[in-house]
Amino acid sequence: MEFFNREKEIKITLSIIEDEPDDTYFIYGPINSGKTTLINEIINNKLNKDKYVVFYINLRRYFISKYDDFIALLFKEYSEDKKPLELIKGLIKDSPLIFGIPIPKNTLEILLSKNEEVNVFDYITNFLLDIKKEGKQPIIILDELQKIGDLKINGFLIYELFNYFISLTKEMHLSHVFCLSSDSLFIERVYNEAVLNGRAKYLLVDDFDKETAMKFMDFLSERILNKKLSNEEKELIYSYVGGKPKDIIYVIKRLRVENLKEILDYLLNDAKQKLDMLLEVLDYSTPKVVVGDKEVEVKKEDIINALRLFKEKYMINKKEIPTPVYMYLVKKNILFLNPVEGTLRPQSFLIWNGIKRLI
Ligand SMILES: Nc1ncnc2c1ncn2[C@@H]1O[C@H](COP(=O)(O)OP(=O)(O)OP(=O)(O)O)[C@@H](O)[C@H]1O
Repeated sequence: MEFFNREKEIKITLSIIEDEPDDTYFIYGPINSGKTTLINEIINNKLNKDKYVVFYINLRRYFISKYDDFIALLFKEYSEDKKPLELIKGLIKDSPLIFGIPIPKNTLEILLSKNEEVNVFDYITNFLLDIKKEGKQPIIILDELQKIGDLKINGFLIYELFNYFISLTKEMHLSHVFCLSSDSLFIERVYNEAVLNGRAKYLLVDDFDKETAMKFMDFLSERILNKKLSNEEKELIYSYVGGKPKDIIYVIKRLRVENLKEILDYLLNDAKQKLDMLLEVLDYSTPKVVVGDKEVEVKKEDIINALRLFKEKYMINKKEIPTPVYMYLVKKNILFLNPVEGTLRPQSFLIWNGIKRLI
């Protein structure tokens, strides 16, 4: 899919990258808003490849149950008889993007066998210093960082990692660090994390606003359908799916074979069914969520009352819903929590429409 817009987000991200590394950045937003797509566009088409080396580490596809699993994902072993820096020089000729930090075969095993994670991080730091000496700026991007949110090694691994990020950015100004996540409860935890106070910044990649969403529909319909949609059609699409790029793409692609009302009704029905199912299960079980160090039961009636608040409004202050209740709804991907603004809203217009019709 051809990339569309995001001019403001690109400008902000590039200005951060052009400055000396200072803060760790968390890129967050509702599900399927386009965070990964935006970062890929910046890496592939906006960065000066002679100036930067980007290490992209995507935790999405992996099962991570222990420290070693995570460390193994940070690195990529190679068997050539070369120094990591030499290897990198060959790899970044066409693109600044490297998947995983290169490490000679068996070296990782040795670093890990000593069981001191500081060695692993020392290796990375020295390697980044070498890259910097070559006149290039390293950038580390971690996608789906929440996957290690609950991993423990003498306390939570994530805090070890945050301390390392602070040393790379704020202290040594050695590498940019961007962490992407759709898990807004994780972002809330990070946001309240004392060690990151004043050392982390947050960039929201949101669904498109109405004006941009309508332009995106034009952009897609011209390319996919070879025609323009009428204003009424675009208004109708927006009223069902809002500005979520993924849903807009789905609708326009389906228009090749189906009529608009059928597509929108199908999507809305699907959202309603999922919500209905979630509520039905609550007749037979009472979910529990962990708030602080307490496990708290969440009652169906409180969940319904919380959802009712969205019948008239799209966005509310998070204080309007008790913490365990919103935590449950965020976990279930019904609500999106913006910890920076302190607001809650449905994860998508489709879910919002489902709530309005079902509750
Ligand atoms: N600016 C854009 N131009 C074109 N397509 C886009 C754009 N932004 C997002 N998309 C499309 O929307 C879909 C979802 O985007 P993406 O996977 O980047 O979202 P995400 O926010 O990273 O998702 P997740 O919530 O899973 O982390 C993708 O299929 C992508 O092609």
